[in-house]
Amino acid sequence: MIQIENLTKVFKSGTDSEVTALHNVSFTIEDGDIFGIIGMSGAGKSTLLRCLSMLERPTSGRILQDGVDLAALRGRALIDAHRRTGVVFQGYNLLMQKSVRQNVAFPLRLAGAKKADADARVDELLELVGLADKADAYPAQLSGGQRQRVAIARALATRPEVLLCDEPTSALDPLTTGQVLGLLRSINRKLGVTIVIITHEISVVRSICNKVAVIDAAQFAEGGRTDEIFDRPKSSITRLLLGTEGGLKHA
Ligand SMILES: Nc1ncnc2c1ncn2[C@@H]1O[C@H](COP(=O)(O)OP(=O)(O)OP(=O)(O)O)[C@@H](O)[C@H]1O
Repeated sequence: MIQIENLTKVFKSGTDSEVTALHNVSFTIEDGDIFGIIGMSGAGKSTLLRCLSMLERPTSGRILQDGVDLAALRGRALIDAHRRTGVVFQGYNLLMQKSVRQNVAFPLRLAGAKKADADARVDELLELVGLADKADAYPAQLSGGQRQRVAIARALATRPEVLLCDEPTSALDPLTTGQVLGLLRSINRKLGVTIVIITHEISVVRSICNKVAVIDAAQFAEGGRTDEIFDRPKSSITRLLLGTEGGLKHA
């Protein structure tokens, strides 16, 4: 379980200018959820994901993973926490000079895995994401959807309990989007991995997220079960986002 408690993140740029990217945000992600975090551009979604992945430190407030405050971790405990949380970045962040196999093996080699063990794990992961035949290809030779699958395989390499995905389908066509979302759903079901998806697309949340948190201008607007929130939206921002469904994606 991940408890986000009064999370605030302020970025200081220069001496007297600051941006509050998140203000007093609180909600809980349960084990096994496919949890959507939705909001307009600039709402603070990526900042939230960066705090969840320990790439940013909260200015105040806490993120508790199974009761442990992530900001308080040091040394071995911090490394373990990173291992337990996989991240799929927007734009995939693949190493372009390395093959698919080397990309997926990268976190395993960093963790000190032996080559034979890493190879076996990579084979298993490429099988899982349907890219067994692309092990020796380079990212430039792959489609967007295939690159996204490599990024997902790499994020799963260390057997994380939580997979954080930043806009996993925003660069993909509708058919490929459906395939990537299907893969995420099967990872959640087969491996029991909790999945957190950052998106600005209502259709993504509707199609796979059982729960949702709506973020508006750095604040938590509303959250809960996706069907309930979308059937009876309380906040004007949720109504606005629902109004964009199916039409304005490329506007
Ligand atoms: N490193 C930073 N330094 C200063 N300001 C930042 C930094 N990162 C984010 N911000 C600001 O914080 C606010 C929230 O940004 P964030 O990227 O979290 O939004 P977002 O909801 O993910 O937007 P998008 O959907 O466009 O990616 C914005 O005003 C942004 O300019």
